[in-house]
Amino acid sequence: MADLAYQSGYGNMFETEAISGALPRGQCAPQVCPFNLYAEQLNGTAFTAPRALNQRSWMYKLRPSVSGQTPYQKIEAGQFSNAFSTFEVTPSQLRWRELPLPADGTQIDFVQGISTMGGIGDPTVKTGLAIYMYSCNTSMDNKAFYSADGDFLIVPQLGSLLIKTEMGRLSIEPQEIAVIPRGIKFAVYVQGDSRGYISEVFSGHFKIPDLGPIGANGLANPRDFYAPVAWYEDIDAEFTVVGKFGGELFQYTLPHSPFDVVAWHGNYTPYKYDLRNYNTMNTVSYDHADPCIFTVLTCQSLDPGTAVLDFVIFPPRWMVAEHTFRPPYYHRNTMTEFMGNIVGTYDAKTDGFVPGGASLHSCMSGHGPEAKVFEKGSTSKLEPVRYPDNNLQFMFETMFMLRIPSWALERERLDINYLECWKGLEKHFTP
Ligand SMILES: O=C(O)Cc1cc(O)ccc1O
Ligand SMILES: [Fe+2]
Repeated sequence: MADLAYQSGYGNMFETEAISGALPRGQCAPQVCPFNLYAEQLNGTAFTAPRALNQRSWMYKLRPSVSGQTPYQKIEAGQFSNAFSTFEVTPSQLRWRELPLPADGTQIDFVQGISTMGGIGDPTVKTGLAIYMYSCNTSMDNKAFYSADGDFLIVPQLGSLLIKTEMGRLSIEPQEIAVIPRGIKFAVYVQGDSRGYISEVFSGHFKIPDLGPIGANGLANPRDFYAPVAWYEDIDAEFTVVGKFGGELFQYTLPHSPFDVVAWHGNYTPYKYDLRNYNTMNTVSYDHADPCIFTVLTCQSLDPGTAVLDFVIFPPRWMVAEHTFRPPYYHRNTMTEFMGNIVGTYDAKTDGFVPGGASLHSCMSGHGPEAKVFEKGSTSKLEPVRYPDNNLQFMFETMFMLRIPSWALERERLDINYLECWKGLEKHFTP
C-alpha cells in the first residue's frame, strides 16, 4: 500500500495544496483562482448550522463537478438495497457466517460487493441507517462512488484498502477504519480478496463522543484521526460515477477523472483512525462497565444521549474487576446490537462468532454469554487477565429496530443453531 501523508486532528479546519500556491489566500472565491482552478464548496451541514456544528470544505478543481457529466441513469442496486419496506422484521437472535468471497474468475468491485444486512428509515427524509457487509476482489478503476444519503463508516476485516477520495488518499487495513462523509466521491482499490463491514447513517455525522468526567483525554484521541492531504490526477478518459440517492443507485459518466482537486480547505473531510490507538477505559474496581465505555464514534439523534449509531469496539485490555462476573452480562436492550468480528475470539462466545461473521441482538431480545462462558466466568480465579492484542470485535448499536433483507435470512448465510449456545444455562437456584 502506498505510504501516504496525512493531516492529524479530528474535525480540524485543515488546508492543503498539492501544488504550492493553489489555495487562494484571504478569501474562498477569488474572481480568478490560482492556476485558473475552479472553486467549489461542499456543504456537509446546512449553511445556517451553528458554527460549532457547521461542516464545509472549499475545493479547487480542474473543472467543477458538473462539467462533462452525462444524465443520471438509474441502475440496479442488487443487494446494495435500501428497499427496507420489502425487508422483514424479526426479534430472533441471528448469527451470520462470513460473507463468501467472490467466486473464482469473477471480478467484483467494492460497490458491486456491498450486501445490505439490515436497515431502517428513509434516506429521502434523512432518517435511519443501513448496515452492510462487502466482499470484493477488484479495484474501482475509472469509477467513483458517492452517497448523497449519508456518511459511510468502513470497517475492513480482510484486505487493505486504498481509498482515493476527492480530497486525497487514505490507506486502511483491518483494525483501522475510514469515514467518508455524505457526498464525497471515492474509489476503493484492493490488493485481492477483501471483506468488511459498513454502516451508513442517514442523519447527522459521526463524531467522537464527549468525555464527561473521563477528562480531556482518552478513548479515541483527536490527534489520532487522519485526514488526507490534497492529491489529484489529471486524466482524460471515461469515468463512471455511481451516486447513491434516496436509497437507489444512479450513474453518469465523465470524460475525465473526478479526482481533480488540487487544493482544499475546510472541516468536511474523509478521515481514518487506527483502532489500535484506542485509549481504553474500564473498571478498576468491580462490575462490568456498559459497552458504551468503548465508543469510538457516535452519530447522535435529537434524543439526548441516544444514538442513531454508536460504533463501539472490544479492544485488547486488562480485565481486573474484583468479585465480578467479568464477561458481558445477560442483557435486554432498547437499542439494537449488530456485532462484527475483525480478528480473534469474543469473550462472550468461544466459537461460532467467527472473524468476518456477524450477529444481531435486536430491541429487547435476550442475549449474553453462551453457557460455557457463564460457567467459566462464574468459577475462574479473578486474577488480572490480559485480553490479547490482535483480537478485535465491534458493535454497531442503534436506537432503531432493523429490517432484514431476504438474502440475509437465507439458511446458508445464517448459523441456524445459534440459540443452542445458550442451552445448558440451567437453574442453579439454591434457596
Ligand atoms: O455481547 C454483546 O451483545 C454486547 C455487549 C457487551 C457488553 O460488554 C455488555 C453488554 C452487551 O450487550
Ligand atoms: Fe447487549
